[in-house]
Order: sequence, then C-alpha cells, then structure tokens
Amino acid sequence: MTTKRFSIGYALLLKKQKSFIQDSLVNLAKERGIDLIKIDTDKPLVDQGPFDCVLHKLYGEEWRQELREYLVYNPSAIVIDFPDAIERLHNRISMLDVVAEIEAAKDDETASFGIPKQVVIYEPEKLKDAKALGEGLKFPVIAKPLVADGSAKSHKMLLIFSSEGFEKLKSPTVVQEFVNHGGVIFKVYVVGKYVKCVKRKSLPDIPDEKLNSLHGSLSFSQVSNMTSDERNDDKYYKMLDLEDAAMPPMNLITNIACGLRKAMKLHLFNFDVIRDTRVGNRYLVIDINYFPGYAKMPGYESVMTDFFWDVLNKIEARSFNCEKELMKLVDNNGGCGEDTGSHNVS
Ligand SMILES: O=P(O)(O)O[C@@H]1[C@@H](OP(=O)(O)O)[C@H](OP(=O)(O)O)[C@H](O)[C@H](OP(=O)(O)O)[C@H]1OP(=O)(O)O
Ligand SMILES: Nc1ncnc2c1ncn2[C@@H]1O[C@H](COP(=O)(O)OP(=O)(O)O)[C@@H](O)[C@H]1O
Ligand SMILES: [Mg+2]
Ligand SMILES: [Mg+2]
Repeated sequence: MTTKRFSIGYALLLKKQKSFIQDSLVNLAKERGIDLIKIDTDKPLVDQGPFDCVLHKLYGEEWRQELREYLVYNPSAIVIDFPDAIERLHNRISMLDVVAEIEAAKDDETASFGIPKQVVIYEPEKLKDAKALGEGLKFPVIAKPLVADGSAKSHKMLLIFSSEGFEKLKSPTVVQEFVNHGGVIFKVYVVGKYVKCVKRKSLPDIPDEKLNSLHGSLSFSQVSNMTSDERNDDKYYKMLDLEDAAMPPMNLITNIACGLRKAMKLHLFNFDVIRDTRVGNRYLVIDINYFPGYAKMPGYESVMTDFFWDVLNKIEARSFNCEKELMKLVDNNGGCGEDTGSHNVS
C-alpha cells in the first residue's frame, strides 16, 4: 500500500530559509510524508507545484495577488497564513489592539494581563515635551517605529529619559511607557495549538532614584537577540541569571496564546511578555511577531512537522477554510467578513 505524500511550498527570504529550512526539519518532514519545496519567487506561483500547502513570510500587494490566483486554480490548497491577517502585525498599534480584544474574558484571579500605556506620534519633530504625550505617560519611555515590517529600521528603538530625547525622533513612532520587569522577557512561541514559553534577557530595570541623573536617550535594537559575547561585555547581564527568573503562570500564557490565535486568525507567531515588577502578577504583552525564529525553539523540527501534518490531514482545516472564505469576501467586497470558523480550535 502506498501512503499519500504531501507537498508544502515555502516562500521565504534567504535569511529565513537559512535559519528555518534546516536538513533536520526537511528530513523529519520527509519521514512523515511531507516534502518541503522551495518556491521560486522569480516565477509566477501558479506555474509551480501543485502544493497542498503554501508557507510564506513575504509581503506586498503583488505577492498577495499571487496567493489569491494560486487559490483560484488550486482551490483545495491551504495558505498558512492569510496576508490580510498578518498585516495587522506590521503596525505596532494594531498589533497590540488585539490584546484588548481578548483581555476582559481571560484575566484570572491570580494574574492579569494587558499592554503598557502608549500613544502614537505621527509628527515626532513637533513633540516638545512629555506633557504633549497626554495623561498617564511618564519617563522613561520607549520610542518604537510605528511600522514593524521586518526591516532593520523597524527594530531600532530609543529609550528616552527626558524631553531632550524626543529630538532624535523622526518617523511615526509609538511612545510606550518603559516598565521595569527584572531584565527578563518571556517569548511565547505559538505553532497552531502548540505553545512554548522561553526566557530571554531584556533591558535592565531603571530605578526611580537613578532617573533624575539620566537625560536624553539611548538607542538599542533587538536586545533579546544579543549574542552572549555582546552581553558578557555588560556587567548588568553578567549579574542577571535567567535561571533565577520565575516563569509566568502557564495557564495565563496559554489563554493569551489561544485568544490571540483566534482573534488574529493566525497560526504561526510569537509574542513578547514582561512581568510588571510594580505589581508582580501583572503581565504585559509588548510585541507580536509573525513567523518568528522558530529554529531557536527546542525541538522545533518535531513541533513544526506535527503542525504541518495536522494542517495537511485537515485537523486544522476549519480555521483555514474560514480564511479562504475571508479571501473570497475580500475579493468580492473589498472588506473582511465575520469570523465564522476559527473558534473550533482550542
Ligand atoms: O531571525 P530570528 O531567528 O532572530 O527571528 C526574528 C525574531 O526573533 P525571535 O524569534 O522573536 O527571537 C524577531 O522577533 P523580535 O521582533 O526581535 O521580538 C522577529 O520576529 C523577526 O522577524 P521580523 O524582523 O520582525 O520580520 C525574526 O526574524 P526573521 O527570522 O523572520 O528574519
Ligand atoms: N514597554 C516596555 N518596557 C520595558 N522594556 C521594553 C518595553 N517594550 C520593549 N522593551 C524591550 O525592548 C525590546 C524590543 O522591543 P519590542 O517591542 O519587542 O521590539 P522588536 O519588534 O524589535 O522585538 C524588548 O525585547 C524588551 O527588551
Ligand atoms: Mg520583540
Ligand atoms: Mg517584533
């Protein structure tokens, strides 16, 4: 008896291909009857395959059209994930708005979650002092580029201690309250129903007493991805032991992960969480990333292969079908319809 083989076409930037498409993943998937095949982005997608599934981290209207056309000619194919759903993660305001959508229903008695106070500034050059930021925001703050499109620029942040620090801001920016969190962030990787939380080093706390002596701003980028050499240069990181940091309650993390997954209609993402040390049992979501660096997740090969298998064997089918319905609605009406199918997924 021959068992059916499946094919997954992947369209990823070279950097992502190098980190994600490792031999260990390709071989494990192959053993489970799944062939991972590179999509040639210089050729029309419809001329390639046929693929049972398309996995991608590419953006832009042209690519969206290619996916649409592919589904017209291959109506049974599955696209992970739908570009319209990914899009909200390219803006640091719409990205975190979704947390409020799931907030009320999911707090439990022992811990709560939310997002830090933040405002969006479209013309930062006109910003003179913190009062213009409105009620409730106080120094220090972090300025983050509004656009989170994966470019190096979109990861460049400024930690601002006083009004002079605003002088450096140029493009539309989210100004977010810096929350002391013990120098540790929790990265929660979501792959379909699978949820994995890991600890990473973050920015050090800024004690109130120290704030008076700090002025202007300090720039930084992708702290949690710093190499150990970079960190070893810094005495704060030498002192900080990740092992000592307590993990957040797993039921809270799983609730947030499931809530986000359903609300965003996405299957592949991670989110960064910090523990507000002023409160202790309050957790703040600060960042959500589409298709993050899964290869850094322990045992990523089997997690991804299990997910692919579930998708291809239609265990995850209803939520994907829902996205296809949405795609039709977008085609016909230029807008999104109601979510009808993703709530069956736990
Ligand atoms: O490259 P990696 O493995 O560090 O993964 C990056 C992610 O790191 P993480 O898994 O959260 O530690 C990274 O997460 P952060 O934004 O640094 O929290 C992003 O997801 C990044 O993608 P993009 O630049 O926003 O498109 C991810 O980059 P790409 O691999 O998608 O280019
Ligand atoms: N509100 C905040 N309070 C304290 N630290 C923060 C806050 N927001 C971000 N950080 C720190 O800055 C880092 C980068 O911010 P993040 O929003 O995750 O951007 P990126 O998309 O570049 O990862 C985080 O990993 C964390 O170390
Ligand atoms: Mg982040
Ligand atoms: Mg990010």
